[in-house]
Amino acid sequence: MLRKGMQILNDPFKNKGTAFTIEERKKYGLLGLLPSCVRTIEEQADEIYRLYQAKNSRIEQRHLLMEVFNTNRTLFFYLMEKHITEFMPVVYDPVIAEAIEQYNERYIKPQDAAYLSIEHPELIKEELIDAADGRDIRLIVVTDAEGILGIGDWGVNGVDISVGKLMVYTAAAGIDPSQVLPVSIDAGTNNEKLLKSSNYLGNRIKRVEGQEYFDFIDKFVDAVEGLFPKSLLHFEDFGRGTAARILDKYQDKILTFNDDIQGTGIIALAGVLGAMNISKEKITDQTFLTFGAGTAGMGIAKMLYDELIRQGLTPAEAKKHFYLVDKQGLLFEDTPGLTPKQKPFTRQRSEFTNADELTNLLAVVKAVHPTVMIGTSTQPGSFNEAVVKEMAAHTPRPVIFPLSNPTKLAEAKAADLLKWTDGRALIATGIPVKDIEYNGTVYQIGQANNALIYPGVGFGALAAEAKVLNDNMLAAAAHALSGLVDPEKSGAAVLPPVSKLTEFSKRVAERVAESAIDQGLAGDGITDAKKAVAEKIWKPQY
Ligand SMILES: NC(=O)c1ccc[n+]([C@@H]2O[C@H](COP(=O)([O-])OP(=O)(O)OC[C@H]3O[C@@H](n4cnc5c(N)ncnc54)[C@H](O)[C@@H]3O)[C@@H](O)[C@H]2O)c1
Ligand SMILES: O=C(O)C[C@H](O)C(=O)O
Ligand SMILES: [Mn+2]
Repeated sequence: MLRKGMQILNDPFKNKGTAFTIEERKKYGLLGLLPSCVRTIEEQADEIYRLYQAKNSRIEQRHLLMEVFNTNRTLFFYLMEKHITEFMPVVYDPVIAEAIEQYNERYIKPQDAAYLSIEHPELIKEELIDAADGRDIRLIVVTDAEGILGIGDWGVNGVDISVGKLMVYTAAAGIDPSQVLPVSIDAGTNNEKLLKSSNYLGNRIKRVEGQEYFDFIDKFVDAVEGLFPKSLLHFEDFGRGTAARILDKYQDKILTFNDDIQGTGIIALAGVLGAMNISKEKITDQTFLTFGAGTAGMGIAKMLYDELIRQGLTPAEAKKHFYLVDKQGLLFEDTPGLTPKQKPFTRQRSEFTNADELTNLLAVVKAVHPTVMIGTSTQPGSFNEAVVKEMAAHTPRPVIFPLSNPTKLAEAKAADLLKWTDGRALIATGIPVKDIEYNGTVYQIGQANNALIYPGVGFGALAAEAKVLNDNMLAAAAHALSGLVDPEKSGAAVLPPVSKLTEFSKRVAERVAESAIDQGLAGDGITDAKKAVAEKIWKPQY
């Protein structure tokens, strides 16, 4: 057993470090355990920020911030609130991708996550109980790491994405960090590098698939529902063959959310609505091309499709606005290897005189003249000059969203898109991009990353104690971001900036909670969305 004082210093949810007052030091058995100087949180934050600035790489900066996170959550989130725009890319995407790739080589602490092994379904409940350690868990982010961002299968290393997504939940929306639980499902890995690595920390087996895998997921969901019945279960970075199937099974039964399908869908729709505000065009007049019709691509197509229906189109009319391009080229009814989500959005060969030639992006762009082109393909540079110029030749304000993460996988760079379109492109990227000056105008580039929306969505659902998270609530979230950017300003972004993340996450949360209340899906006695949200916001103060 740790001494009483050490116990509190080692508990990141309670620790204040040098900020413990003399009174507290007496009370908690901390006398003599700390240097005599008592600091304010402000002073502690200034010291850490100085150290942060002295680091000479972003990954080193991340390690420093993770050390603070591991020892003192309040201080970490105090810092994060102060430096949100600067810290987001360091604690989250893109630097998180590097951290995941190096996790086994740099492992020091388990970061209060729950590690579940596919080889021990009988232990799931105990493992969750041990990891939660008596805390009142309200939010779980679970990953099996089959499809981490666009960098593939990272086995147990992927736990960092669960931790990172939860950090953003607290920083953006104010979820109490002691009420969250990151979960890693270790179902093996097909990453040969990890399987061969002497310091890999997960199960050194090929990924378990099929019935055994889905049975494990069912057991996990049951355990979560039994242990933490008031929680939201957020799925992150599952594979193309499992993510949608799990969501379909549970979305009407429990409070659950798939970020890559739904979060990405909402932020892409919000970005397209933002672009329409600037171009003064109608969303119902657009032709959408989704390049990379996987988990995220199909989530986006579905959200855009639902919006066209809400705006008055019939299902048959709405479907005509979509073209999906994947590895096979344009997806037709008879294309081999279609996923269940792709099938309803496929085209017929008879619509084209050259259907057999539509096997690459440029040929498809030439044939269909998209006005909105969204990339979730993991193919860097695929929105090249020829493709973009061809698209821009047929529409005054081409809407182009290269969304693949991290930076090295983006379909295009924002600066190139502006150059190739003479500044006409309306752009959003997956990773953050600094302002770009082109021909005398300063362009702000919106970040269409689900991080800009899922914190508000999840927090709103939790604040309302919603029973499920349904399409109406997701649509409310997408529309909540409109009106935050001045569309008349030249170079305006299609989405609000990360510097306003806290503000607009609150707004998103209120709209989502309101939608739950209006639909009769909120908890007993919850009738005022604003009040419900305000009451639950956690602040980083001692
Ligand atoms: N910005 C965001 O918020 C956000 C959210 C989710 C995913 N993403 C990014 O989107 C990318 C895809 O993620 P996912 O979860 O959908 O993965 P996924 O594996 O489910 O989908 C990727 C799709 O791209 C297709 N693809 C691969 N090579 C291709 C090629 N040469 N041409 C056309 N299509 C090709 C695959 O067949 C697959 O259908 C990742 O880079 C991820 O980081 C971004
Ligand atoms: O994690 C991100 O940056 C966004 C998204 O969930 C992704 O998988 O790329
Ligand atoms: Mn993801």
